[in-house]
Amino acid sequence: MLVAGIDSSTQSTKVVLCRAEDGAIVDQVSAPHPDGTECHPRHWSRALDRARPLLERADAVAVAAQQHGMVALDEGGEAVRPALLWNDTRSAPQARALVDELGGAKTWAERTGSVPVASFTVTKLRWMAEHEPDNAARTAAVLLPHDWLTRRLGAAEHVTDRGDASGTGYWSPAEGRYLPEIATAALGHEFARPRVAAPGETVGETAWGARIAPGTGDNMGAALGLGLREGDVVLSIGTSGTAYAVADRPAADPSGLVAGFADATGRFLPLVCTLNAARILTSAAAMVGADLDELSRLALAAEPGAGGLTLLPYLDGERTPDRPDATGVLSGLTTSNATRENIARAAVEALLCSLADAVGHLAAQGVTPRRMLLSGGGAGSAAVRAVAPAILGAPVTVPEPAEYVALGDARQAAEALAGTHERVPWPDRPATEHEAAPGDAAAAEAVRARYGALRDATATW
Ligand SMILES: Nc1ncnc2c1ncn2[C@@H]1O[C@H](COP(=O)(O)OP(=O)(O)O)[C@@H](O)[C@H]1O
Ligand SMILES: O=C(CO)[C@@H](O)[C@H](O)COP(=O)(O)O
Repeated sequence: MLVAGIDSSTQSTKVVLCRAEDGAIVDQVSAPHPDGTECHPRHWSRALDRARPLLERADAVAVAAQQHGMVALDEGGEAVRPALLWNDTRSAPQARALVDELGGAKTWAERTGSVPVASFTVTKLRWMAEHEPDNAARTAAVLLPHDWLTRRLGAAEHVTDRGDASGTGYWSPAEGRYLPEIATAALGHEFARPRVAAPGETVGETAWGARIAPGTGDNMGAALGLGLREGDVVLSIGTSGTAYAVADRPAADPSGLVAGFADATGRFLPLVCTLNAARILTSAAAMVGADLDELSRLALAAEPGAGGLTLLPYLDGERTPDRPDATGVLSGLTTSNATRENIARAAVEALLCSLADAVGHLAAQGVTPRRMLLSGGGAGSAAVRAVAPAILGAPVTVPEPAEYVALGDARQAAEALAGTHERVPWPDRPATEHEAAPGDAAAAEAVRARYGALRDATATW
């Protein structure tokens, strides 16, 4: 029997086909999405259609997708506008207003698990109500990207799961239910929300007769694919940078730095998310006229500390810390350190310092890593893998390159096929261990100190 997992992420759709009994990968395909922070859902459907020949070989399927995207539908089920994505910061003023309206950050954290910033669906609804009242008035239902694709595959109704629902800003992870008064207040009128399926449910059947599992948000999918255990903290370097762990209890961080998401299994997934991660490297590569492999080689040719260069990598605004209007800052530039090697090194160090901050925010909420796992496209960078242990101050485990979000959903599909919500016993994938070279710790401490000083000095910019 074969199962397929789909990852409809920010930049592309990736599909893996696996053996149901052990998760061995049989085939995989991918198709790109258009660039930008809004996207008509038809582009995700088209990317998925390109994987149809592979999908039709599967006996069960499940979709994971980028979290939070607002897919607003009219009475006929058509999108009223392109989906506003998690990395679109236009609703930052609405986020602040909503936080005040509901009684402040602590109340939001207690009720929804998170303090909403512009990424959260609820803030996008309010933005649409204020700026596009006609679209808001026509909105009869609101889905997330994975819900839209699950329905397109053949789900019997609009359905989501607790992991993705927890990123809307109108679902309570602690109580496991929608908060309709928050949803309605954001949009200005009542609208339909997808049913939250239970882990292990079958939610429909595809046109070729495959079972459809509930799917989830992409980070929750990766948690399944990586087979996270107690004490594991994942650092994912995709379009977003994320740091997360599975937990038995819901988080409620009033500082808003940690989002208190649910996972796809009935547990919880405290998570820190940045807006800037893999694209720090692509932007630096463009700056120095290199491809990503050359950028990595240049970064490793430079000394730790990049000759005194520090990059604050908030290139597209930032979510953690909440600085939606921020831009990047390159500091410490002199005639002697302005080399391609140092710029490449500063970019790698900046990405890792931002993730080190994320690990610190998790630790402040009681999530102490016993093991750190590096995943996502950016983990493909040799420089990132080599520099990470020193900047993060601990050894780093890098699972073999694979599409872990899609694998997690393939695993969900295998569970639907087996008719269970227990984890199917797929073996762990091989991983490599990376440690800091002797003597790198002091240099890394200086890098983190310079980064922290620049981050704090620019807090009011
Ligand atoms: N070898 C590499 N070095 C650095 N970055 C890489 C490498 N391979 C892929 N990437 C980057 O990873 C990103 C895609 O990762 P992915 O986790 O699929 O992102 P997303 O889930 O946001 O679509 C792209 O920005 C790509 O440039
Ligand atoms: O907003 C979040 C998490 O809260 C992001 O992690 C999105 O889920 C997008 O993920 P990638 O496409 O970067 O993997």
